[in-house]
Amino acid sequence: LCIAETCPSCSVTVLSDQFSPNTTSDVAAGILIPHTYPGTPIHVQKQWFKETFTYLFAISNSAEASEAGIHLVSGWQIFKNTPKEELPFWSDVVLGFRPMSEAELQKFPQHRFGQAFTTLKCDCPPYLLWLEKRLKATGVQMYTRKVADLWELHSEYNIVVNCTGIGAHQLVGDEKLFPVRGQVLKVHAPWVKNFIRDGDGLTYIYPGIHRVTLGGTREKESWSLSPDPGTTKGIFDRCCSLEPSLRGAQDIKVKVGLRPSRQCVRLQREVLSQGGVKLPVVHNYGHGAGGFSVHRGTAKEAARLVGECIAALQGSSSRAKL
Ligand SMILES: Cc1cc2nc3c(=O)[nH]c(=O)nc-3n(C[C@H](O)[C@H](O)[C@H](O)COP(=O)(O)OP(=O)(O)OC[C@H]3O[C@@H](n4cnc5c(N)ncnc54)[C@H](O)[C@@H]3O)c2cc1C
Ligand SMILES: O=C([O-])CC(=O)C(=O)O
Repeated sequence: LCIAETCPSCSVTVLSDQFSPNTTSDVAAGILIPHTYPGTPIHVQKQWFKETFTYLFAISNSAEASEAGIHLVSGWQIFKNTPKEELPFWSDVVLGFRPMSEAELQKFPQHRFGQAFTTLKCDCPPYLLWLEKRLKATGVQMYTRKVADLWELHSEYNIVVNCTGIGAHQLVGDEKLFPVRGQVLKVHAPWVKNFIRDGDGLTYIYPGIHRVTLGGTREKESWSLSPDPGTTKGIFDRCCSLEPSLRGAQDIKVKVGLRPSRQCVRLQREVLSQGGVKLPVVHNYGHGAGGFSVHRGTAKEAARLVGECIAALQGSSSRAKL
């Protein structure tokens, strides 16, 4: 979408073996709280987050908000021990960030410190459908197709953008990319209005427009997409200990996704070449546990790299004519 918006003369085609609701992005809780990528400078991560927050904040403040599944949500991140870094790098991007008061902390007798703030939440399946609708409205073609090798696209397209998430492990053989399995529950509990996240990242409660997401797990190198019943019970019990009213939650659905994890997002140009024929590629994958939080910022950078590829192609075709 970002490419179509920034380069209206490009003809864009989306190829994917799965579309919503069958992607990792459909499983995500969709909360805008960044996860740190150890291999990327903090100022870059902050810019990606800020661009994403600003973009979604405008949607949340428009008539499209409910269809796009984007809304503001207030709540607490709580810690059993005071964290080393009391002010995370994103504290001045979210709204109204402040330490929790002693009175607020009484809600969480096991926790000694907390941060209160308002952030954005995407209800992921509606948001993905809304993005698809906007893609189609800008004339983008969408086809179901599994790509076995990026090179197979060289005769059909001038530039390839690789946004395959965990699929890049097989597609481009990226050994630095690994799955971090996450299981979540999507429940009906419309009385829960505030988010609660344990700072250890294992237990969270995120109210969306229709369902509340309860999490979670982080299982490094596990490729299993099957829900585990013992884990479901564990997640439910942990969430109920933070928000006892969840004992009354109904219609519990279990989802599993594989976070496409890496030391840093691979946001990079590469030129593939065979027998003198070249295919420019822009990679944009490896967003790990924080793909929603930075998606617009990384998409903008990928679109800028596509612009560089176009300029290089135009340069080489005018040199060829000379
Ligand atoms: C349980 C859980 C909770 C999460 N919660 C949050 C959260 O609250 N906030 C947040 O910011 N992030 C969250 N995340 C992280 C977020 O879900 C990911 O970072 C993000 O979804 C990655 O998006 P993606 O588009 O790169 O990958 P995907 O959504 O997996 O999309 C990749 C697409 O590429 C296609 N594809 C792959 N290989 C091929 C191929 N060879 N040929 C054709 N098509 C291919 C796939 O079919 C798919 O459509 C969570 C993740 C999980 C698992
Ligand atoms: O950590 C969170 O709060 C939610 C999330 O991004 C994940 O489970 O990957």
